[in-house]
Amino acid sequence: MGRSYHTIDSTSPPPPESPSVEDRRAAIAELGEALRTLVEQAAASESPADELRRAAALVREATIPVGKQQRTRGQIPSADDLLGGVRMHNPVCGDGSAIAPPLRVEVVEGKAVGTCTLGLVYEGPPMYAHGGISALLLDQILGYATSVAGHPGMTVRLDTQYRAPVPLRTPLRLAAEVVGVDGRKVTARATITTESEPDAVLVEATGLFVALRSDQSERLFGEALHPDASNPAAAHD
Ligand SMILES: CCCCCCCCCCCCCC(=O)SCCNC(=O)CCNC(=O)[C@H](O)C(C)(C)COP(=O)(O)OP(=O)(O)OC[C@H]1O[C@@H](n2cnc3c(N)ncnc32)[C@H](O)[C@@H]1OP(=O)(O)O
Repeated sequence: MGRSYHTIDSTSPPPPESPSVEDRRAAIAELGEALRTLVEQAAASESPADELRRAAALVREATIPVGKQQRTRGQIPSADDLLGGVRMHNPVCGDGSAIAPPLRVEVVEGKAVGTCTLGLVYEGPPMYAHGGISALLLDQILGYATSVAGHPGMTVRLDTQYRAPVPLRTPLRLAAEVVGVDGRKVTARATITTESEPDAVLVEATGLFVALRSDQSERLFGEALHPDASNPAAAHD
């Protein structure tokens, strides 16, 4: 299997990892691929009820080995590398995510450029993507563009214009770039088109991102960033 983890810049090779981390990532990606096939085929399934019940029993059985060791909300996945940009379960790009298309992102001349194909599982209006899914993809690629421009932050505002419906099972292209920096506030713009008609914008968005002050970062993420610190909340899911 090729390496296609969610990296900050797919043109630069990721740092070497221990064989066990690499093996777990490969296994997580394999499970993610199987789950994505399952949810897409379930969304498209016209199988009779007895077949669907048989599938439900098999899925319940499959949950047992996956559930044996679970992390809590305050624990970063052991297979992730936050600084290296590896987020195996990111719901947009993560190879391990059942709900990620997944979106593949690379940096081209300072712009974040993403590609994906949305299956029937993302259907809103018949044959087209749910509007919230378009916003999800746009938020991710906007965040990516701000990060690669050296201004990572959190989304505080996302303005989305839906110009035409986004077709399912059709290769899509997303592009995003930073258009303004004002202290801790960063503005970026992004579009979704089909790959075959890159000039016909289907959805566009402007995102406002705010770089966190250290106290904000500590308040929001301290529990996950300092796992050894004494913090009773860390025991909670
Ligand atoms: C390293 C590897 C990376 C790999 C790639 C990663 C890609 C990842 C991509 C992931 C992508 C997914 C990304 C996600 O999903 S991020 C998840 C979704 N976003 C959130 O959950 C954020 C929720 N918001 C907050 O927690 C607070 O607002 C924060 C803490 C961010 C700021 O705190 P606070 O709100 O108290 O603000 P401030 O006092 O610091 O002030 C800051 C400035 O900002 C201005 N302001 C604030 N809000 C707004 C607003 N709505 N419209 C206009 N302006 C606004 C404000 O007036 C001030 O301006 P000024 O008075 O200074 O002029």
